[in-house]
Amino acid sequence: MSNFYFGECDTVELAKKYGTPLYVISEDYIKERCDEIKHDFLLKYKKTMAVYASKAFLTKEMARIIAREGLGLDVVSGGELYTAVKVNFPMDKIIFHGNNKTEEELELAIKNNVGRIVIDNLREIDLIEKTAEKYDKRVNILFRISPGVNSHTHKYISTGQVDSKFGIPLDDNIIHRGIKKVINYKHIKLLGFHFHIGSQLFENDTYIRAVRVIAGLMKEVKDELGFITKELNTGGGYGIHYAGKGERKPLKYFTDAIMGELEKCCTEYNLERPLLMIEPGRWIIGEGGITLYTIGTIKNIPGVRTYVAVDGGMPDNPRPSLYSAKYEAVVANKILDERNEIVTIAGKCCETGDILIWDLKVPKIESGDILAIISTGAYNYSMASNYNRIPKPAVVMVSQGKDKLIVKRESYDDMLKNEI
Ligand SMILES: Cc1ncc(COP(=O)(O)O)c(C=O)c1O
Ligand SMILES: N[C@@H](CCCC[NH3+])C(=O)O
Repeated sequence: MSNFYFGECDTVELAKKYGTPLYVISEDYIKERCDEIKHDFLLKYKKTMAVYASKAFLTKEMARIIAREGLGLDVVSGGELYTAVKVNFPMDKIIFHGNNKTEEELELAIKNNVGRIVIDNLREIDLIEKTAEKYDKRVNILFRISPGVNSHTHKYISTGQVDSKFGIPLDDNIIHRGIKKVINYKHIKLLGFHFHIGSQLFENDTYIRAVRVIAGLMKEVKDELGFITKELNTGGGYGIHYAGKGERKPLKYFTDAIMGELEKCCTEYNLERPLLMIEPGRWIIGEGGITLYTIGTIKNIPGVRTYVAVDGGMPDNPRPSLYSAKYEAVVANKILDERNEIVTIAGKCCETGDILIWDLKVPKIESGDILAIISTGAYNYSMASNYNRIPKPAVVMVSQGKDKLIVKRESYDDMLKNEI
């Protein structure tokens, strides 16, 4: 009998030691991705910056790793920012996003000297100026532009199209008005533009089109307003492998194409190439995480289907029910057994749609077996809920055969702690 190893750790032993469901994250995997970013982007090209989109997976330990690796952090809420503050993350490397930042969040960002705030709509400009004046600071900002390009992904995670809640529309009147406004403000410094076209993307063509659109804007605002773009942030979105087709591509497949197009456009339009920023999330962490479950009830409906229920489900991984996301899994304690049965992995929620995997090939399965779902590093822990009052699982970090608990399992009392 052989078990499934992850981060050189026996996952069946991890399940015994920490209980299930359990998120397991490989520190070595995260470091490999960060090394690739350093080698193929930051060191390869001058005037570049890379930040990790912390919405994919954020804990204090994750923020410490990203800081040690020298990357910046994209935060999108007061809570993500607060996590970074608590571990003394270098504030100049923080990019603060959000399509509806509250005054309280902006105040937290400005007081803590975040490196850049990405303005999603013109309403934020006055709020930032007012708060920055109060604290006597000058705040660097970028305008998030929705470049009007459609990406090939699920419609819920596509963001660059015209009809989107994110970003300032590509409309001369609105953008010019915004630039003229900030140019006269004492406490704001506009550095350039940002776009993010969507998530789980496998082709670089949409990035290339978006770069060309924004380069056109850079030329226009230089010619008409004298505004020189110093920075361009092209967002994240690089896809990873879950199940079936769709392999994670090397970073340079995206970044070489983005840089190539940017340099080409800058030469064509006689512009100095701005600093180029990227902000991947899923690509850094997604394949670096798995979730371990214990198999409980097995319900066979003869001639129809076999439902195999695990001790978690949509509260720890909402992606299958939200986006019809597909996952691969293995029975961790039977990794070498032949897979000649087909079952459906169900969660334990009171919800028909709580299915984690339809039609998974497995070996002969029994209650008590350990199931490992693969590629759950991104948007699982960070999107987890307490639906049905199910406590959130613990998170364990593994590296070279060693494991350490980085988030304790929630208790029932933890869920009640704010209740009167
Ligand atoms: C502004 C912004 N940057 C970066 C990301 C990271 O996306 P991903 O995890 O797909 O790389 C997102 C999420 O889609 C985003 O909204
Ligand atoms: N939460 C999404 C990605 C959204 C990215 C943030 N704009 C997912 O699980 O795929």
